[in-house]
Amino acid sequence: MMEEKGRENGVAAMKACYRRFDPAAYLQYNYTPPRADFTRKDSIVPWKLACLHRAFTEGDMSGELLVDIGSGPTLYQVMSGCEVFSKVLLTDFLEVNRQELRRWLQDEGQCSLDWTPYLQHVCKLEGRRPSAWTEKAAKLRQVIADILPIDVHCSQPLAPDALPLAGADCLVSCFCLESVSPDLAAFTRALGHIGKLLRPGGHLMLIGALGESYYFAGPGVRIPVVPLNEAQVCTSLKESGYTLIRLEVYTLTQDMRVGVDDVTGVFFVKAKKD
Ligand SMILES: C[S@@+](CC[C@H](N)C(=O)[O-])C[C@H]1O[C@@H](n2cnc3c(N)ncnc32)[C@H](O)[C@@H]1O
Ligand SMILES: O=S(=O)(c1ccc2c(c1)CN[C@@H](CF)C2)N1CCSCC1
Repeated sequence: MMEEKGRENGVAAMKACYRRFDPAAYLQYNYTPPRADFTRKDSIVPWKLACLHRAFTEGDMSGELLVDIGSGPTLYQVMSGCEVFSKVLLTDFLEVNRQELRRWLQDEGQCSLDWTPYLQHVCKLEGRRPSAWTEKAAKLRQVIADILPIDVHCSQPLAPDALPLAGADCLVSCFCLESVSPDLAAFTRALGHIGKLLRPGGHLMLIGALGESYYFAGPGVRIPVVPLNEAQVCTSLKESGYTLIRLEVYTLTQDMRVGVDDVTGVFFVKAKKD
């Protein structure tokens, strides 16, 4: 009983931190130069987009439904997957993030970030001319079927009727689980919860922070993060019923340590649900 109470308090404290999450600031801190610098080969953006492109296009994917867990206000994570899956669901805990995504989806303007450079870069990875970014944006708007509320700390993170009975064919989740969990045990439980949304044999693409203990999601909005290392990620995946296919790691260069967090590296995982 006491242990359960402790778990609930830890999760509740994390949820309280997210009440002040500022989507525009978050995008500014993480998705503009120097972190998002397409002119530099060693920048983290080309690395991450290349990991996603390769993982989605290496020929082992099947099915129709891709679900992005904890989308936040970002879209880069589904720019390759939208060419492989006919239906994409975006999800987030906060309405402010779901609103940001809806604004882009409805092409109403007033988006907090211009995703064009990301769309152009993914087109380049696909061997298309960068000007095809408008077609990719249209494709993305065509396949995104909904933007849903989610809570990865619930044993059933989505509404009961959100997915087909068989589950999703593929999940992607970036910088979510470690950023919303009070400790490693909660991170591992959340990994298990989202695994129940995935059909057996389905793929999980997981991107996350290594060695990060906090990040800022707005001026003075400091959010604690579970500091992870590669071994812990691999153990949590195994404990949650996944088989690791590939783990890649990017070590942030000094100039990318810009004070908005204390992340030291980023991991990319491709795994399969047992
Ligand atoms: C660090 S942001 C990651 C955003 C985006 N995926 C990216 O790649 O930058 C973490 C996201 O998790 C969401 N979140 C917070 N608590 C959550 C929960 N209990 N379940 C699911 N998502 C949650 C936040 O609203 C936020 O959008
Ligand atoms: O890897 S990033 O530098 C990045 C992107 C997002 C985040 C972090 C790092 C670290 N703190 C996380 C807090 F949850 C959020 N990157 C930013 C540019 S586009 C590719 C991803």
